[in-house]
Amino acid sequence: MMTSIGIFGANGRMGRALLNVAKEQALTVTAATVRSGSTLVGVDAGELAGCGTFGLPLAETSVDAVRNAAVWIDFTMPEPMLSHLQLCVAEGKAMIIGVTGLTDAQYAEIQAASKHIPIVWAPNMSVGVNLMLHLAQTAAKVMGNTADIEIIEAHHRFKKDSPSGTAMAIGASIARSVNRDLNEVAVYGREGMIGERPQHTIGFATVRGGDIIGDHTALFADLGERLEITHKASSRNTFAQGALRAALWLQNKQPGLYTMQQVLGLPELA
Ligand SMILES: NC(=O)C1=CN([C@@H]2O[C@H](COP(=O)(O)OP(=O)(O)OC[C@H]3O[C@@H](n4cnc5c(N)ncnc54)[C@H](OP(=O)(O)O)[C@@H]3O)[C@@H](O)[C@H]2O)C=CC1
Ligand SMILES: O=C(O)C1=N[C@H](C(=O)O)C[C@H](O)C1
Repeated sequence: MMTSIGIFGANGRMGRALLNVAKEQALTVTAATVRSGSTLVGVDAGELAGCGTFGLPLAETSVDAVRNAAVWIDFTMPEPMLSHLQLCVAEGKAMIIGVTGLTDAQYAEIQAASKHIPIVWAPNMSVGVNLMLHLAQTAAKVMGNTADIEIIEAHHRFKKDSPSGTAMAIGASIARSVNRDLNEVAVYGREGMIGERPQHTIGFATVRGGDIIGDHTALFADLGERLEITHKASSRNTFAQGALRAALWLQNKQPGLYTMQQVLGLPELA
């Protein structure tokens, strides 16, 4: 049976991309919500997303709205996402969460909720980035003891969190594969007379500008050579396709916290 999909934050950049891709793929979106008091309540979801009429009026997020879909997708912000999570737990609904910029405590709330409902959380739902996590681990195992490791990310001017969730995931994957604790070795930006680069650090650099959708590079710089592994998203639809694929994959799963590696059938990361 076709999964019924709900979209929280339908008016966001990702919310609208999800509606467009769901329409292209003829998936069944049975609910789409906007924040309480929004003037968009009652507007047709397809009209909002610029992809024709869906026959689905946007609703305020509420327990009644949540009952109208089996799997909910959330690309909002950390605080609203956590209140959506509580609604999904209360109603026994599965959830795909793409929100980044979470604190450890907020991530722990997702972990706790996954004891009751099936959840996929991933900071990046594209195939390429999830493959890149493996490539970066391989490069780190081969070059990581002598090369300097830097992670560079670029996003649009509207992005609120930094470094991106993807950059943090790349850093964490690399750190695990070279047995370093990211909390101890991460360096976030540099300024002034800071001296030579300590060898085992992992540096993060953030660029923000215009409408850049999402670029990530893992740089392994040694003396005499350097390796760069780069992913560039050219459309938000790539993230939306991943999230919708995850929603179909998650239907009928047992409660638990699942990864995009599992959704995509890739080996689990080290
Ligand atoms: N995992 C992945 O593959 C990807 C993750 N992301 C992440 O997804 C998140 C959203 O990104 P993006 O779509 O660009 O962001 P937008 O700002 O475009 O959308 C955010 C959505 O959240 C809603 N929202 C914000 N605050 C509240 C609130 N307090 N209560 C209710 N609703 C609220 C907004 O509603 P309103 O329109 O009314 O303001 C909007 O619909 C970010 O964390 C981003 O990093 C993004 C792309 C890919
Ligand atoms: O905010 C965005 O736009 C994106 N956020 C995600 C992140 O923080 O890694 C993923 C993607 O790069 C787009």
